[in-house]
Amino acid sequence: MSHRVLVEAGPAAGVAVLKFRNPPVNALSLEMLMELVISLEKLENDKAVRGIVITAENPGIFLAGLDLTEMCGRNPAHYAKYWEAVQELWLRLYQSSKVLVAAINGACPAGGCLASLTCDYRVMADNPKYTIGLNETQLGIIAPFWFKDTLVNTVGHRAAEQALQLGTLFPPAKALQVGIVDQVVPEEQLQSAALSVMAQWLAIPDHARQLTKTMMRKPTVDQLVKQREADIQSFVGLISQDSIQRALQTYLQKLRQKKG
Ligand SMILES: CCC/C=C/C(=O)SCCNC(=O)CCNC(=O)[C@H](O)C(C)(C)COP(=O)([O-])OP(=O)([O-])OC[C@H]1O[C@@H](n2cnc3c(N)ncnc32)[C@H](O)[C@@H]1OP(=O)([O-])[O-]
Repeated sequence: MSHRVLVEAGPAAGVAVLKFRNPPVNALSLEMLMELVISLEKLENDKAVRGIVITAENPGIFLAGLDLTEMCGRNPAHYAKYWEAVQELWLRLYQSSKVLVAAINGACPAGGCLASLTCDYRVMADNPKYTIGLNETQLGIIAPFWFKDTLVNTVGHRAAEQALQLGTLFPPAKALQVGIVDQVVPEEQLQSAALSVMAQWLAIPDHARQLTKTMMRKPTVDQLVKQREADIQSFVGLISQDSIQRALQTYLQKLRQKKG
């Protein structure tokens, strides 16, 4: 039974809606990652489902990214297990045979942005409080190569390089201009816009669309598949460094103080 992920039948035939619900901020904890992988596996095996709209149950925060508490003050074995789960989620999402449409109804930093970038199409609510981007450098950490590749595949090399170096979090209009999202709509129209895009994508025969998706994405997927273990070791090495631990602690502290 999944607590952190809600899967509902969509209003249209063949469409499921997957909702994040991991309060307070929908951070990708290890449990959340595992529940997401299980939910996605079930959906992948369900022949009646052709498309999945991905969104947050409560507007405000789509996904706060990776759970910083999983990457702070733990041991290398924990970091390795956690990173393997992050890889697994990306592999499931990026290789999904279903049409994935992200309905971005809140903040979408780092790992949240990555999850949305695996979708075939992104619609974002036009709310200036919501931002999206791979902001890792702002935390003093580095987006791994497959995060980078996913962004490059979406916005091109130049825009990706600039966004990654600066760790930019784009508000909706800017995100649209850069191409990190495909459409920005008034907040109250987000779900209907996502469903309308889904209908367009589902008008294409599945087999032709799926083979095309695989053709476009396989080289990127293969890069990680052939070096998963090395990528885990590289993450564990990076995250275990004292300077990185200090940077993450300071960032978490800032988030906590902001509240008071
Ligand atoms: C190589 C590695 C690659 C890394 C990739 C990543 O994804 S790195 C991740 C990059 N992610 C980011 O940079 C996003 C960082 N987060 C934010 O910018 C904001 O929290 C927000 C805009 C998501 C929500 O704003 P808001 O004003 O609605 O909420 P609030 O700010 O008041 O937070 C409420 C509580 O949640 C806590 N908490 C928050 N995020 C995380 C987290 N990721 N994890 C754990 N905990 C988190 C926060 O500390 C606070 O805890 P407290 O005090 O109750 O014990």
